[in-house]
Amino acid sequence: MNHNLQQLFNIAQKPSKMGIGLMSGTSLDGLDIALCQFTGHGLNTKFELLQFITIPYPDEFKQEVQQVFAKRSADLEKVTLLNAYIGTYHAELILQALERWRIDPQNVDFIASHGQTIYHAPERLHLHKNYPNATLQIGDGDHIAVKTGILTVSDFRQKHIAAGGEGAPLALYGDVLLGNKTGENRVLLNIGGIANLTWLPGDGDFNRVLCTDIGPGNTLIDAVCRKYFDKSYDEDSAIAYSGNVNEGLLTALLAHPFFKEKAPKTTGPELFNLDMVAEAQQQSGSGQITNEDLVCTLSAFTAASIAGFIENNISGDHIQIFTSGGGARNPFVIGELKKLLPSVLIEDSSLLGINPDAKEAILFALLGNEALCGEPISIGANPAVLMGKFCFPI
Ligand SMILES: Nc1ncnc2c1ncn2[C@@H]1O[C@H](COP(=O)(O)OP(=O)(O)OP(=O)(O)O)[C@@H](O)[C@H]1O
Ligand SMILES: CC(=O)N[C@H]1[C@@H]2OC[C@@H](O2)[C@@H](O)[C@@H]1O[C@H](C)C(=O)O
Repeated sequence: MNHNLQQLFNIAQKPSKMGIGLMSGTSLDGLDIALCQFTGHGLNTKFELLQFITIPYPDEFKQEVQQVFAKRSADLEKVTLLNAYIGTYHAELILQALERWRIDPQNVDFIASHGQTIYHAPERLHLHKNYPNATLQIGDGDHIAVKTGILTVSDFRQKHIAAGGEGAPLALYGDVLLGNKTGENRVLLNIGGIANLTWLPGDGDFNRVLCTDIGPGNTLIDAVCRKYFDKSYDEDSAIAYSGNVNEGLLTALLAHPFFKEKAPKTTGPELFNLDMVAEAQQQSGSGQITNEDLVCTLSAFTAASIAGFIENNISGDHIQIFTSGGGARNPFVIGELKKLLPSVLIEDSSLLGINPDAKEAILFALLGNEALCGEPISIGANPAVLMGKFCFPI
């Protein structure tokens, strides 16, 4: 038998596996690396987060990726080079993390790599007749496998699209496996560059589970901070607290047609970007507001769009929201959310035993474990598929 297939067979049969999950999200802040131990699969999955680190990206790297990220036109040579470069770079960061944790790479059974999304184009966005939903993540998995010597599962989103989905949010699968509890009405809310949530009704009926993107998380706040404040984000909401909400602009932003589209739906900075903000400023005659008021209004926008979605789509007694992602550490956004949803308990996901910063990297580790030894899980009308492509070190 091909040596690689034998190795795959052996790893898939191990009762307990050590796997690394990687997430490099739309905020482009750094690489999240989660080292996890798994036993079982599907609804019987048991996992332990052994180690977690976010390795920040240097500014030069961010600038390189920004040249192609979420852009309708980009230099194809740059995309090609970045695909190989990011794979190798992520491998280097993994090896650094393992050295720091004193873990021999030979003891790691698999890496599950999300890659870097550079363009997300569901049909609702691209509007090209005869073209399907599409998404592109780069940072090639073979480069990771060869450089680390570890079996790598990569490119998870394509199978989801091939089976009828939009390629996101894949959080659905992890949230159902790790966050579902009969008797509790739970919302798992991730506020990254884009905000998404999974609604897990306490009656345990998987047909009612809903997982969808909601709209912007931090992406617009970050973009304004980069443009006007030479900062990559609004740390502890210092800028938002120094400004005021412009109600006219807020209303114009919330009137965007994306919010009226039926969930589940996905989006990205391809739609929610500074052009969209400029259009809303023009419509509302708020083009002259201060940059502080702009950050404050965009922060209120994130909170209001999340609260609006929850009010219109989720009902039940004693709903609890468990937050994760960098936006869970934005006090202005969380404060507004609490004001807008006074009857809902809002805590972060550590209350469920899930490190809020590590949640998405854990998700990919979990999807890697499923790719190795799981079975497709049927959750309502969502694609019931095992995702990811296997990349071998030799
Ligand atoms: N202390 C803080 N105060 C305010 N905002 C914060 C703080 N810490 C992190 N953030 C925000 O969180 C962002 C990073 O979030 P995260 O890493 O969850 O995004 P991501 O995974 O790249 O996005 P996505 O989930 O959409 O792919 C930062 O860019 C910043 O906007
Ligand atoms: C195409 C893409 O990379 N989408 C990301 C992004 O970041 C948040 C939101 O938009 C979500 O849909 C998704 O990531 C998470 C991990 C997901 O698939 O659940």
